[in-house]
Amino acid sequence: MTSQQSNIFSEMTQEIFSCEEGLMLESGEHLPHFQLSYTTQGQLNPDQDNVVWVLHALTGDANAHEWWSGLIGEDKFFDPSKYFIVCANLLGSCYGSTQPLSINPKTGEPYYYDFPNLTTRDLAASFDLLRQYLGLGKIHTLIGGSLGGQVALEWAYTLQRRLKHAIIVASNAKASPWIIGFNESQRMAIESDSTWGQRSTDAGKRGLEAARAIGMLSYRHPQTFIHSQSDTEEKRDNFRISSYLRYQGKKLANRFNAFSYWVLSKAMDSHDVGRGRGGTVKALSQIPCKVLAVGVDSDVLFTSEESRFISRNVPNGNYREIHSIYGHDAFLIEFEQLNYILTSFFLENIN
Ligand SMILES: CC(=O)SCCNC(=O)CCNC(=O)[C@H](O)C(C)(C)COP(=O)(O)OP(=O)(O)OC[C@H]1O[C@@H](n2cnc3c(N)ncnc32)[C@H](O)[C@@H]1OP(=O)(O)O
Ligand SMILES: N[C@@H](CCO)C(=O)O
Repeated sequence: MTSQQSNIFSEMTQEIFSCEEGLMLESGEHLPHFQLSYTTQGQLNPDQDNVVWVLHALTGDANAHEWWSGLIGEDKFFDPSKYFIVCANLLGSCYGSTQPLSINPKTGEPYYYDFPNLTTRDLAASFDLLRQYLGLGKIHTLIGGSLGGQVALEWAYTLQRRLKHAIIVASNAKASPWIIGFNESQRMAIESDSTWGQRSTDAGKRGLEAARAIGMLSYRHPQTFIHSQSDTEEKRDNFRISSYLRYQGKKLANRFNAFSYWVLSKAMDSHDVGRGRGGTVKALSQIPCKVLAVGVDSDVLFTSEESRFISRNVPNGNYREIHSIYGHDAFLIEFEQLNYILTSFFLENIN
């Protein structure tokens, strides 16, 4: 392949999908109009059977080749010279898609607190409208971690035989009380901010910093911080972990907003692939594609048992495990293990 050809293949486009018809939400509310920002990389092949759709996590965006750089890109496992790679920013997120700071067409003002509650099923439905807009009749692989894995599983249920593989990383089929509890405590932190309730872009920003600090503890493991944030024995105050969490809080609050955080954490809580479908086990049994559930042995948020549960209850289930001190965020770090797991899964499932 010439360098010119490889440039064509690796060209990444940033696009906006504008959905005038809007979306009927699980709550019964109708979102009148919405947009999704998305990226594509690579080319759709003549058989249209090389689509890989990547779904991001809570604070992610549509640039999967950045935050999953170890898996996506030239000479990586999902190489745009082989695949047509799509990644869209979740509805409610602040990286180009319709979100609480977007203008409410009914009022001409930002939605703020009036933005509707979304479920993972709504998020999957919004992506399916983009799939249809792109004219993609089938998808080779869905891959997503954490919240992205929850939405991928919902979408695998509705895609049915349009989908060949679903790779669900550090995620679950139904939100546990433990996860909901962590999200509720983070929303309490946002609510404790005296600016929360104001109709302004930065409302709840300090509270979001505290929420992120709580979140970071759930995304890691005690060993993570023993390894990276231990102090000398003389220290009696101002510990490294304290400044790390405060730093991470400010880092997120400067790139995200409390409204999107609130909406997406509520979507995580809502997740149950079995709701209205006879329960979680029944719904999983009705997902026909090949499913690879990847757990992390040190994940205290989305436990490895929740990934095993998925693999045990879908008809074509496989389980693999990442061994890491990084806990839940290992899905964003342990690229060597992820590449090995993906390689062995696809070798065993060539057809
Ligand atoms: C828009 C998006 O794409 S986001 C998509 C979803 N991705 C994310 O949430 C972020 C993905 N990345 C991460 O979560 C992390 O960077 C990981 C998991 C990949 C790597 O974790 P770590 O190796 O611990 O790095 P982590 O980013 O947590 O911390 C390092 C940062 O903390 C700082 N830091 C480390 N220790 C301390 C401390 N004691 N006090 C203050 N700051 C500290 C470092 O200087 C570094 O700062 P920088 O980010 O400005 O370079
Ligand atoms: N740390 C990642 C994963 C959270 O589930 C994020 O902030 O999106």
